[in-house]
Amino acid sequence: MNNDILKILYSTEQINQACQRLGKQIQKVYADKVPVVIGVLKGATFFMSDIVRQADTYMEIDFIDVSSYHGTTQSSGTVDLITDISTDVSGRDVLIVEDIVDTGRTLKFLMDNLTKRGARSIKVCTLLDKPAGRQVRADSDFVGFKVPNEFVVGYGLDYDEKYRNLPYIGVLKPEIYTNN
Ligand SMILES: O=P(O)(O)OC[C@H]1O[C@H](OP(=O)(O)OP(=O)(O)O)[C@H](O)[C@@H]1O
Ligand code: HPA
Ligand SMILES: [Mg+2]
Repeated sequence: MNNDILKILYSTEQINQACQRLGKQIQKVYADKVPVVIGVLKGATFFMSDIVRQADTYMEIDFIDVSSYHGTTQSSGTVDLITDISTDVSGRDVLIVEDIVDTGRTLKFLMDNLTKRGARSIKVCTLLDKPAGRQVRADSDFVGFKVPNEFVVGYGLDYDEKYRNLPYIGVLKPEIYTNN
């Protein structure tokens, strides 16, 4: 699997440092609240579990599974809700935890969906922000890294469901896409 990687963009150590920094920011912002922290499956799995443990503050956690890439490097343009949260977010402070904001469609879908359900406030924490990919407006409150306009994998992020278990974030060799 490691042989498929062209270059590493963010090492395990850089990711750990970003998680510490973001966790402390979240701790400060939510010091006097009990937010519902929602991890977006599957990509944000590892990031979610790492940052919540860096924030020494009360919170509830939940997960939502949405999907739009379906094994490719291009957004299908439609966000499918696969599995919903079980928490009632009406009147609650919500923090969405994403691995990446690219076209912005997934985040817009989630913001609209949670707003309709009556969340009191919604903030967004994303490990990666890819501004050059943006198709719809979608802003984040906490950002780990701004990434270049490349398709990235690892630390939760997949290509065709693989590479999520890489401990770093990198770019695949072009032949991996073209051979598939
Ligand atoms: O800003 P966007 O262009 O919408 O892209 C960002 C979303 O796309 C990916 O999810 P994907 O649909 O691949 O599901 P996954 O997390 O299960 O891989 C990624 O994990 C984000 O949730
Ligand atoms: O660059 C990316 N990598 C993996 N999944 C993604 N989903 C949106 N953008 C990306
Ligand atoms: Mg994906």
